[in-house]
Amino acid sequence: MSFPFILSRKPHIPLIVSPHRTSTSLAAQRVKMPVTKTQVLTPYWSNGVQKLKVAPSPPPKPAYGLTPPALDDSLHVVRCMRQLRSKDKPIEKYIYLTQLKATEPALFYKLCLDNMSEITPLIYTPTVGDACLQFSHIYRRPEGLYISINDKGRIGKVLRNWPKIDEARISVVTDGSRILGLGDLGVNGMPIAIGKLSLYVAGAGIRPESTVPICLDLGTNNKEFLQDPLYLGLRHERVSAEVAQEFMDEFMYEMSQVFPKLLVQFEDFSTDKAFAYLSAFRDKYPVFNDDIQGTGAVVLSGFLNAAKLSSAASGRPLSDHKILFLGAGSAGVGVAMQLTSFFKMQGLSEEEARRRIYLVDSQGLIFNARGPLAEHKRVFSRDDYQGPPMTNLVDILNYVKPTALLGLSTIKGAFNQQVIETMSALNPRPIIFPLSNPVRLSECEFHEAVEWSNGRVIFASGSPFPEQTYAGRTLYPGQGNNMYIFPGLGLGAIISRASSVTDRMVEAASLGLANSLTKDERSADLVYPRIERIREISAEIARSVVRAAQKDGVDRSLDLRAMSDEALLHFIGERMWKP
Ligand SMILES: NC(=O)C1=CN([C@@H]2O[C@H](COP(=O)(O)OP(=O)(O)OC[C@H]3O[C@@H](n4cnc5c(N)ncnc54)[C@H](OP(=O)(O)O)[C@@H]3O)[C@@H](O)[C@H]2O)C=CC1
Ligand SMILES: CC(=O)C(=O)O
Ligand SMILES: [Mg+2]
Repeated sequence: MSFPFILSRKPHIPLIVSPHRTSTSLAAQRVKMPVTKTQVLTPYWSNGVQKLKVAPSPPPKPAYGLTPPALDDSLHVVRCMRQLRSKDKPIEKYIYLTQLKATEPALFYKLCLDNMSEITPLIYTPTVGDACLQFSHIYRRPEGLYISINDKGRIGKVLRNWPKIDEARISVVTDGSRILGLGDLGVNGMPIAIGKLSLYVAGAGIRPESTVPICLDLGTNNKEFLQDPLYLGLRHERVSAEVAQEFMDEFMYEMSQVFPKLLVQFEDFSTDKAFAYLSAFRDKYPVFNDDIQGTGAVVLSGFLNAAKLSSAASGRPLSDHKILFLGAGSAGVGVAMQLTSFFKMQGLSEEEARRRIYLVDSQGLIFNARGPLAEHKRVFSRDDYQGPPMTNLVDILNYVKPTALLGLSTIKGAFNQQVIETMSALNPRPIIFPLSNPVRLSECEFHEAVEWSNGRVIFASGSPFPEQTYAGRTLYPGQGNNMYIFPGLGLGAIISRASSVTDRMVEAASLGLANSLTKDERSADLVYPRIERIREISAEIARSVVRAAQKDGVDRSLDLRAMSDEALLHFIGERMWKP
């Protein structure tokens, strides 16, 4: 196990072997491990046996005279923040941070942890959207693995070129076919995998060297990119669904052979592939789809808190909520599936739960009599509406009378003044979550929702918005983004060495997040905790996920079963890498 599972009395103190010793230390003799030069040995447990592992050496300090005399580490963090803030454009800041991560990863992550709310939008949404669009132009140096359709038949060989195979624990894999709401970006999707993995490190303390960003190049249908001489991917259209599926079969099999301890996060595959690959692989390998399951979990969590606020104002029972989705793709349907568990928690059957949910796609309200539907939409198709196609959102709102309106449509401005005023007329505290990314595709902005609802909205968006003052009160937008879920879900799956990621683990992550609000956060009407607490939250989520893995019998770190909840939380906190 690469996480240094230390069970000694002083678990945080590793054994340091003298820099001058070239013989074998006492500790090392026990496991017949020759030790040379400066090495840190960390005890860990594997299959009930205590072993020692050599921790990766920290990068050597430059020799005396190669740095200025008054260079002080703590002040250098301040210096870097000043350099960052001196840049005007977010994309310039992104490039600066990318460079810093490549040369001084510990400093980069220290900056992230100390300035979470300022840096997250730069390394993740919205700026990562621009980084993807411009990737072939701003590319500087390798970071991550590229596997292309030309590698079919020898994917294992390419994977073995990864320099840190033994360390690998988590991979974010995309084929670039639906990057945020920006469409098919081909190999330019790589920054999304890199950005998500930076959040694994910053948010959950996964070691940087345990992360493996992967971009699969199966062609692109992006005409602009295909004509761009600087485009970094294969210059042909996407291969057929059948060829892509065969490629994925080989890819996932080889991943399991080369990286036996790896958890895979599927990211930003277009909707048809997202559902197909999740169902093809989830029972065979430890894998989850962030857009379907991670988004489902984060929205369930925010909705649990939002529904309580809304019901407190309306007096409506929780089971009486009705949710309307604009957008029925991987994210919309993923969230709808997860939200059925909200209603089941209130005592409704599966069928009754589904009936509280309405979906709208580009053709309007989804109902049976409309005609043939894609498979993923069928489960929420209405059989109680027989009229003509209903395409106007305000008409649909007046027909459904929802308590909550969720946007996963990529349609900027779809929640216009009339839509928000209609929601506000139907509900004393309307729940409005424009969840599309990046900011420029958000269904509405926070200041609009506040203004048009007269400050009554309960709001969460996919990308961040600034707080607003209304009638002398400060109102805070929630960020309903899977970034709150995947770091803790991944950490829990890795620590428990889960052989698969079960529905119970995903739901446990969601409930762990919903329950992590502090008293202060609740009294400010927040539906998600403040991002500055991400590590604490990820630890709690991870603990819930480990317990769920144990209940489902998919855990392989069997020694964690006997730990009390308190000890498990402490254990998880101790495992987190700290810059
Ligand atoms: N906040 C978060 O954590 C997350 C946010 N997202 C965001 O969700 C968005 C959608 O992602 P995903 O589901 O994978 O994408 P898809 O492209 O699969 O889904 C988009 C959906 O919106 C529908 N749509 C498009 N135009 C309209 C319109 N004019 N009116 C009504 N519906 C319309 C589409 O209809 P049709 O089916 O008819 O084509 C489709 O159902 C993206 O912006 C993504 O960034 C995704 C994951 C996480
Ligand atoms: C957040 C995310 O995963 C998306 O927008 O696709
Ligand atoms: Mg995504």
